Amino acid sequence: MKKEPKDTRVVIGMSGGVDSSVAALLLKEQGYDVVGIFMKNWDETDDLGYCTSAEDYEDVRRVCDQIDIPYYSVNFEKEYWDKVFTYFLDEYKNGRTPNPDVMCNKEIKFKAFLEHALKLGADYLATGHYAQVDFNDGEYRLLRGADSNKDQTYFLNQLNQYQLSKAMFPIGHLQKKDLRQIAKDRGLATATKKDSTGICFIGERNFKEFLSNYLPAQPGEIRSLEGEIKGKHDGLMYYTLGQRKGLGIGGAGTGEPWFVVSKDLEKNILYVTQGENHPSLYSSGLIATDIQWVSEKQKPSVFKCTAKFRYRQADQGVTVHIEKDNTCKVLFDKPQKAITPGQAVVFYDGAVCLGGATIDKVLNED
Ligand SMILES: Nc1ncnc2c1ncn2[C@@H]1O[C@H](COP(=O)(O)OP(=O)(O)OP(=O)(O)O)[C@@H](O)[C@H]1O
Repeated sequence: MKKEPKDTRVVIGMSGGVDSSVAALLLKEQGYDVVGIFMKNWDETDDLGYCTSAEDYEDVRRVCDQIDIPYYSVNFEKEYWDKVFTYFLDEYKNGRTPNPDVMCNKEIKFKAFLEHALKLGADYLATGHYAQVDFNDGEYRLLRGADSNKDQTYFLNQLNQYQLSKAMFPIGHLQKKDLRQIAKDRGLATATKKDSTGICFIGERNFKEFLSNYLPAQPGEIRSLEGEIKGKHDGLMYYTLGQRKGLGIGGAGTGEPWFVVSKDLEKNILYVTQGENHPSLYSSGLIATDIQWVSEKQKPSVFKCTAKFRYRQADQGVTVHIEKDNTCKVLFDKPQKAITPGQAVVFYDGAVCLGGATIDKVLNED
């Protein structure tokens, strides 16, 4: 039997941002037994004063006092280091571009943090993500947030049935501007706080400088696809496929800008090509590993759906071929630009997020 809200304990992950503040407020107004918890995932003493964790916790405290819910902080630095940061560095070491937010949701927020919440007697774990969950035909579904510009299902693509059965997304039905208005109307301390940007543990600081503290940089040559030396790179890990800025190569040739097209890890060469629509920047498909489907029902071995290869990209038509070993081949309806190994490919059927996988290889087949 379904419990009344007042008998239902919901732990809400409070980041000190406006989204989780309003999520907590809405849960409280719906009559739930709400507990706010702030996670500390990064050791600030390592840092040069960039991390805003202390200020964020102060905002959590102020909002929880305003809406009258208990709150406290928990430390997951070790788990975060082991599961997210180690993966992050390993991927860069391998010349790939990781997605720590996807890993954080899978291993920290909806694993370590969820377990912690359940130990505290929680029935559900809520977050301020722009996503929705429903129960349909015997299974939980992950649905896009109503605000298409803010939808965060891309980052939640690895959640399974169990995790979704415990998840609540109280702001998933809202538009961001309406959420801000609610926060202002209620005078929440975080109502006008700026949205956080970038990777959380890097924040506003210089990415190159940050990474160089952890991985030795190995400078090398930049070459055109024809093999001509075009310049020097500072270390392959600093460059992402499709990148234009920061190459330090002038126009020359056709006068058009240069773009990163591939990396040769063994020879430590960064390959570039000229012109933003150069065919070598495009691919016809990809191979992805570590597939996690939201539904546990058997999928056909070949099917059509849409996919995103990066956050906020418009949906693209694809055909998925499920292969052995949790791998799939994804063929694009139209060639796609700058597909990046290490990033997530996330699959959709209309508003429903079907799941996702990690891009492993880029294909160029006719
Ligand atoms: N340090 C944290 N402690 C607890 N929960 C967190 C923390 N960071 C993020 N979360 C949870 O994950 C959700 C999504 O995190 P994200 O970093 O994408 O924040 P956001 O979309 O900017 O939201 P917010 O405005 O709440 O910061 C947050 O709304 C919050 O519920």
